Amino acid sequence: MIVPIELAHAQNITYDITIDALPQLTFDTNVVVVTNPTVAGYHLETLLSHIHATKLNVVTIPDGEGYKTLETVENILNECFEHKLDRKSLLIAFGGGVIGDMTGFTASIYQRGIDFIQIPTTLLSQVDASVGGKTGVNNKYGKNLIGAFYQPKAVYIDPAFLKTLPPREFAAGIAEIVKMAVMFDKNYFEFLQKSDFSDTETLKEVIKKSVELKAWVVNQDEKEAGIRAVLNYGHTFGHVVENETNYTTYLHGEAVAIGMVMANALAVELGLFTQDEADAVKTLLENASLPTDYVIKDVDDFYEHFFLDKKSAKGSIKFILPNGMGNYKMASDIDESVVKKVLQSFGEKK
Ligand SMILES: NC(=O)c1ccc[n+]([C@@H]2O[C@H](COP(=O)([O-])OP(=O)(O)OC[C@H]3O[C@@H](n4cnc5c(N)ncnc54)[C@H](O)[C@@H]3O)[C@@H](O)[C@H]2O)c1
Ligand SMILES: O=C(O)C(=O)C[C@@H](O)[C@H](O)[C@H](O)COP(=O)(O)O
Ligand SMILES: [Zn+2]
Repeated sequence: MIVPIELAHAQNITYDITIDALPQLTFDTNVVVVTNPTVAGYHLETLLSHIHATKLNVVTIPDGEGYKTLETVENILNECFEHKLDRKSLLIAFGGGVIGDMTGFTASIYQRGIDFIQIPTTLLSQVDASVGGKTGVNNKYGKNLIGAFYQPKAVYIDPAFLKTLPPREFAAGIAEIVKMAVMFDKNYFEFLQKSDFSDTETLKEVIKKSVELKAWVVNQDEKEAGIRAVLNYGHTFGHVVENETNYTTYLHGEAVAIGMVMANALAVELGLFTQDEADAVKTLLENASLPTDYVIKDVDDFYEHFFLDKKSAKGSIKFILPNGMGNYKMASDIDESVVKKVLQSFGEKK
């Protein structure tokens, strides 16, 4: 199955997203595969048996969100020079979202830009990170604060890679799936409530639906001038949770799950979401073994962090909130006292 993505409002970019068994891929150029030891250990042999290239090299970088840094990107760039890549060469991101974001960013700056393709191996990267061209790294100020919009030439999603994924990582992917349902599609949310994700056909259907929703959004707004910001539901709060805990306590998807619960509490406070709807989202997340609790130690500090969010502009924070199940509202005018009251409800209980 191929989901074509046409970024008509961008630079007339079109690429195919294939959701199927990985095909044989032939490249009339030099190729570097970027991966990490975990993914390589399970799947590199399979990948390499599917690729024919003029020259094929593998660059392995350390595993983990903590390595999603400019330093690692520089190491990948150095390897590209060592392997004498030129402007016609190709990078292949083979791994989860961390590998995809860094490989895409490296491709965007190597000799001012070379091609790359995404072969995502986590649920989260198959349903979200591999599509849409957000690339980049974290720094001490926050998540993904350095990067570029840079589209891959193709995305190959093979659900078979997920067989070796640890359950906690699988659950993290479900958080981004729930995100899309709550924002855009009530029926999809109800479908997810009834779904058994361990069923192969259900999983394929969920991957397809999520990718279609993401492509539909990115098609309209590649560079997040409008609707694309809705994909950030749960992230305004979640990124602060990730940053406060040094990217070591929570996986990205877990922090997004916590962030959605916080955003929902704000939406309930503003009368946009009923308590029942907020409870239904929380139950779905908890049934998927995702965390939904977090103790905010310093509400003022947590709030200050919002100003580093890329959606904040001219001193105002943009919150992405549910507005009834399957609908969203972007709000830049929420009173500080209202937000802090909600944050306080996640504060340490006296
Ligand atoms: N660009 C985007 O649009 C976008 C969207 C969502 C998330 N992200 C980013 O993606 C990152 C999170 O991605 P992630 O959840 O894939 O995390 P990840 O890339 O850290 O991968 C999770 C873990 O699973 C391992 N792994 C990967 N594939 C495996 C497999 N098939 N079998 C066994 N283990 C495997 C990895 O080595 C890693 O330890 C975050 O940095 C987040 O900011 C980007
Ligand atoms: O593709 C998007 O747009 C998203 O927001 C997808 C998110 O799941 C992803 O985590 C993204 O990296 C967050 O965007 P950011 O701009 O806040 O870094
Ligand atoms: Zn995300």
